[in-house]
Amino acid sequence: MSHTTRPEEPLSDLLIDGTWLAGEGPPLTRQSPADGSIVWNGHQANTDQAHAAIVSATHASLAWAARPAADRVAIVRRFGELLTSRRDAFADCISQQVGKPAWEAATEVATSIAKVDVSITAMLQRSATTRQELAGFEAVGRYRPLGVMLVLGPFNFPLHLPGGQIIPALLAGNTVVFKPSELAPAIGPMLVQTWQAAGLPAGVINLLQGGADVATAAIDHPQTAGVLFTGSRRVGVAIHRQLAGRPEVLLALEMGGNNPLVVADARPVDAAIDLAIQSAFLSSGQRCTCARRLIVIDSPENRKFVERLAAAIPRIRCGLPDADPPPFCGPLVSPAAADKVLATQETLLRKGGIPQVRARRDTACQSLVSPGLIDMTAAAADDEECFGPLLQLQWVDDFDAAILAANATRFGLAAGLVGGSTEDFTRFRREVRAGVINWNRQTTGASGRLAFGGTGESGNHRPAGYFAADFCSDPVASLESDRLVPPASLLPGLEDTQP
Ligand SMILES: NC(=O)C1=CN([C@@H]2O[C@H](COP(=O)(O)OP(=O)(O)OC[C@H]3O[C@@H](n4cnc5c(N)ncnc54)[C@H](O)[C@@H]3O)[C@@H](O)[C@H]2O)C=CC1
Ligand SMILES: O=C(O)CCC(=O)N[C@@H](CCC(=O)O)C(=O)O
Repeated sequence: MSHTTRPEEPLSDLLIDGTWLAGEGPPLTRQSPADGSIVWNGHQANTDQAHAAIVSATHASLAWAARPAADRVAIVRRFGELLTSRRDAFADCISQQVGKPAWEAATEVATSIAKVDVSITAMLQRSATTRQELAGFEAVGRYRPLGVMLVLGPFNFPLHLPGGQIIPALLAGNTVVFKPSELAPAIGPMLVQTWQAAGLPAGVINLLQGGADVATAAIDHPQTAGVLFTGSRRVGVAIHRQLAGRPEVLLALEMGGNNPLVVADARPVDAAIDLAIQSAFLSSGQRCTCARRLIVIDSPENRKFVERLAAAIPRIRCGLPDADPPPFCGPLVSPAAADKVLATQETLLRKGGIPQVRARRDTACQSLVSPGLIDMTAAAADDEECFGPLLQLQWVDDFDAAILAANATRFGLAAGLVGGSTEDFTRFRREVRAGVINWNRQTTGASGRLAFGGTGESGNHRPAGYFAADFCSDPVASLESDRLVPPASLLPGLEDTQP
């Protein structure tokens, strides 16, 4: 049975104050990473339109914030129902825009639907009003929205990751301006149209299209109260610089990683191979949580594991998103992204890396690159995120060396330990610097029921996931009494102030 209900066609590129408009900036065209066909043809917003979106969200702010929380929850729940009824259309769109295999695009939609309940629970738990009786007063802690939240989405989870910020922002009573990645523009109209259909009033959600210029124009607007960014370290730093001197603007940066997967003991070997593949090559390596460095403690068993992993990697099925049988790895987001991965591989080899399995470009699809494994033990690796299916192997002598190697990064998003004792894992989670630290579990596929964010250069201490509720509202502390009571005694020096 198909779950598809196609939403009506969007009227145009942008949604500002409830009206669909054509973008008045440069053209924005998107080609399918699978076959180069045009999968979006429109225009970016210009600066005036970027500002108009913020102004529209500002005007809608007071009324939306004043609505009872139950109203906002009801609209969010309705959004979840509509997303469910449109799940196939959303999955098709994700797959078409970014090249995700059909099965994986469907899992992204399922996670996005699950985000609704998780976000409601998180808001109720993390932003609940608190009351304490003090002498003659009540101490009340309440939360209030910030105002206009600008959500800048990445390409790799074009629905789920912006959704993980938009839903908590709206629940808390903020209004939103959403700019999807320019590599996945078609998600934007589908998503905001679904919000409209769920009953969101005009101006509460607005849509911009475009890249850096549109984002910087919207960030610049004085009414922008928060910028919720998911993307690369380079761009996150640029936004941080742009906001220098505006500490009142909330900035949540969810950025990249150079994530270690440490193998202490790869037994059972089949499980360890599957865990390593799912850590490094899920989404063709295009997850911020993907393991980039496989740090293996030298032992005869672990040598067998690496041999078998190297034999398994070329057998990973790679192919076009809707191929039958389905591929594990689909195309990268663009031929340029594939170029970057292959160029990184060349750099690693020049630096002394020894290929165990070479990543190779598909002869028919320019964006499709098969996974690679390079032994960097005797080479000097750069501490850079390679956003694709390339895993760097490093042999170490013992657990101490493994922890040192794991921490040899300025990033700190995800880390994993395979095997080892409870004491080993206790030490690992205490000493390894990362925000997501797993044991005998792949580094990818973080739980939405936990905080999701990185330390070091992966973030700015504003984790998303379950904790996204925290950056969507400000606490307000009130000492309250419904009666004005004369003082029981006067402080020294005030004796003559009473009539
Ligand atoms: N920590 C996390 O939760 C996650 C991090 N990522 C990271 O995202 C990256 C991949 O996503 P991409 O879309 O390639 O990231 P990106 O940094 O290229 O773009 C992200 C967004 O920023 C916008 N942007 C580009 N230049 C800008 C500027 N100067 N000012 C403001 N906004 C600008 C883009 O248009 C896009 O909407 C990887 O580094 C990955 O690790 C991806 C998913 C999750
Ligand atoms: O917010 C959540 O629900 C949890 C975060 C999450 O879904 N993370 C995914 C994708 C993030 C990425 O790597 O791009 C994951 O851990 O695989």
